[in-house]
Amino acid sequence: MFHLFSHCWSWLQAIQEPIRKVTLLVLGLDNAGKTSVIMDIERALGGEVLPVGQPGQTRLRVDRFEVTLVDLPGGQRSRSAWRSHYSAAHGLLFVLDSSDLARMEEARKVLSRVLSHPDISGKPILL
Ligand SMILES: Nc1nc2c(ncn2[C@@H]2O[C@H](COP(=O)(O)OP(=O)(O)OP(=O)(O)O)[C@@H](O)[C@H]2O)c(=O)[nH]1
Ligand SMILES: [Mg+2]
Repeated sequence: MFHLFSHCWSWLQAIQEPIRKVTLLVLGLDNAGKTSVIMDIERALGGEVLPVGQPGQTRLRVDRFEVTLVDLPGGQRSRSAWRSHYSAAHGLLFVLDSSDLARMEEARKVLSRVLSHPDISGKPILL
């Protein structure tokens, strides 16, 4: 009986927790597959996709989190705009095309530059 009350109490506490907003940047070279990965996530989590916010953003409800995925274009000229999103981000998804060996060094340099930025330092990254 104690366990039942204890579980109920934990559950009640959980549903009273506020929804936490999390912003994840989706970065990587042009043609790496960023937009495709986001579309795959949307397909896999169809029921959790929320109405679209701004262009290039996907909003998902995952447990007690409202997750915004920000799809940033990866072309060379677009990369300088990435840093304006760093401070608002809680984490990064860096998409790497593992079959594109010719661009592996370029991807390494780009990732290294991203990780050296002070607004990214210490934040979680999924490669
Ligand atoms: N074979 C294969 N092709 C893929 C895969 N993922 C993406 N593509 C193709 O690669 C191309 C580029 O994919 P995108 O998802 O548009 O790449 P992106 O990283 O968003 O590119 P930018 O928006 O230009 O920075 C598209 O033609 C996709 O169909 C994959 O897993 N396998
Ligand atoms: Mg794209």
